[in-house]
Amino acid sequence: MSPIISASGVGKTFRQLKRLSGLRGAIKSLVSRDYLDIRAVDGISFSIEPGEAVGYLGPNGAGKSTMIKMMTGILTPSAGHLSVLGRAPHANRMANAREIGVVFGQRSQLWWDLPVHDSFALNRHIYDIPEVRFDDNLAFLTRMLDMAGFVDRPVRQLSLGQRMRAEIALALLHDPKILFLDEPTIGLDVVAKDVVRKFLSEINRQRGTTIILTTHDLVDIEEICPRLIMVDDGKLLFDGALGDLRASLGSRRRLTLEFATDPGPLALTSATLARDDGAAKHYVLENEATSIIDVLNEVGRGHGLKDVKLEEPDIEEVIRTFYQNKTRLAGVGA
Ligand SMILES: Nc1ncnc2c1ncn2[C@@H]1O[C@H](COP(=O)(O)OP(=O)(O)OP(=O)(O)O)[C@@H](O)[C@H]1O
Repeated sequence: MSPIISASGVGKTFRQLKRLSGLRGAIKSLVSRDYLDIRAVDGISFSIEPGEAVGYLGPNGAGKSTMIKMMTGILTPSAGHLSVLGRAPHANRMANAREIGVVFGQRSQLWWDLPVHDSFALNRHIYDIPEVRFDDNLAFLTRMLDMAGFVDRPVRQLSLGQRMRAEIALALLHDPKILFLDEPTIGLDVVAKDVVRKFLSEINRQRGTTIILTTHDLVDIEEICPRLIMVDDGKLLFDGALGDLRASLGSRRRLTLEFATDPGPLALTSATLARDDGAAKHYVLENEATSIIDVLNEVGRGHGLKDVKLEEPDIEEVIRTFYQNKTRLAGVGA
């Protein structure tokens, strides 16, 4: 199968006029213009297969939105080669738009003063969606996103959670092959986030829609995207599964052993004691290869072991460690 998106050495540099301060500076700027080059995206390469769900993650200003804007054809790359559904998106904006859906968490694509349904009907004409397909899709999306109670209400009266559900429905009415979402869960409460995440997973699984999603919320990645692309300063830092990221950092699983009564100090070679609460002892498994059987063999019988709890590090901890390691390495190299 050929990739649905491929990026090879893609870059985007924004050129900004340097403004000098004061009257002298203003006069100087009139005669000589100094520019500042901002490399928002810097030599990014990846390839995405049809049906994948990929999380695009990075700190503020890392270049996530710029990359999404290039893939949707809004911005033209300044370097490299970018192909979406077999074409250069910026040079084929109309053809590209027919086959992709876009949701920007911070910018509405619905008509503010009109009932939600009118925006849907308008998209039917813009995308020339056959009536039967439109009706089927609308019924499916209304049911899946629980929109029946608000499709007749003006957008300005909706809660953020309702509006986001309508935005996602709007982007999917024409059956796009790829759905791009830029921070789709920003500002939503826990319940609304859950609805959006479950729906996106479902649409990816059921309809095979390829999903590319930028987010600051790591739970979005955990629940929707088996694959993770991490960027910083416009550069690609990691591309792979969350599990591989965990493994590459050393998973540092946490193990709690609960005893009937405090067995006293219990140092082990297979695990590092992190906290001793008497009858409950908390260890860290530094080594990926250590199995819980190794630890239990070392503890042995006779201590009255009651319960064992093993926890994987959560995604926030994994990503934090990743960026901390990167900062440390950058510090060493400086
Ligand atoms: N139109 C523009 N003109 C000049 N600089 C820009 C423009 N758009 C983005 N930038 C700069 O490019 C860099 C990357 O911005 P981008 O919005 O892609 O980052 P981001 O990862 O989406 O950040 P955030 O998480 O804060 O939304 C930033 O330094 C930003 O200031």
